[in-house]
Amino acid sequence: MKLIEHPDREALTLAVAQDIAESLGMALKTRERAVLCLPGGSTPVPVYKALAPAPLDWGRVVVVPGDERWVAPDHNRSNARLIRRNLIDEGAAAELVPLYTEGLGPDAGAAAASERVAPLLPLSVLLLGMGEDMHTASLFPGAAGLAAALDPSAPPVLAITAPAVPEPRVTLTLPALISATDALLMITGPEKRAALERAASLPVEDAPIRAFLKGLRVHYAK
Ligand SMILES: O=C1O[C@H](COP(=O)(O)O)[C@@H](O)[C@H](O)[C@H]1O
Repeated sequence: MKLIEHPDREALTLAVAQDIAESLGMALKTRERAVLCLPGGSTPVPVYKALAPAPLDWGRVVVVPGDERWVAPDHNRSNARLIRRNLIDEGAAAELVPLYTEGLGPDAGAAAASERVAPLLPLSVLLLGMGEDMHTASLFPGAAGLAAALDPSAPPVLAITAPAVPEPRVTLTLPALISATDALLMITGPEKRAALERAASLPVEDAPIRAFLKGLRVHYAK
């Protein structure tokens, strides 16, 4: 893992947007379409707005959320909605492949999402977020379904139920996420930085971010 510390959150935002744009540009040189996997949550929102005007052939980019809360696409906790509003509606004319399917529950919905995500693999560029509990995507420590999602033979998407989160989730699984040609993590605040340092010495079941540390570029600002 390579930690890149930025002087403030504005510098972090610009650096992460530039890093993703460069990585996508490289991917578009060798693939007909590049697949960009993005987190939800609050941390990446300014990055999506900064990335939207990047001069990329967005029509050849497919965006997929790394995880989803099992809520309707217009719900304010929907990760797809967050990505659509802050990246695609801001000018990045990429195709968004959602993980949520109307009318299905999380288990059947994860199976349906797996069929949509499988043809997109390997991912070209993966941006990860992380919680202070060391979860990434919706790979939460202590979650029902975590062992299955960490299994190397897992399907691309599985349902997961974590204690202390308000709704069921679906998540890209470890094999789908680590298929990425290029991966970066963005974190803010000393609590997340300390959690990331702790993760390196914990079992992956207690600190799922640990599964991604090898070769990861970590962008950080206080
Ligand atoms: O619940 C989630 O949390 C993580 C971290 O979110 P943040 O608000 O602390 O930035 C996020 O990466 C994940 O996609 C999201 O569903």
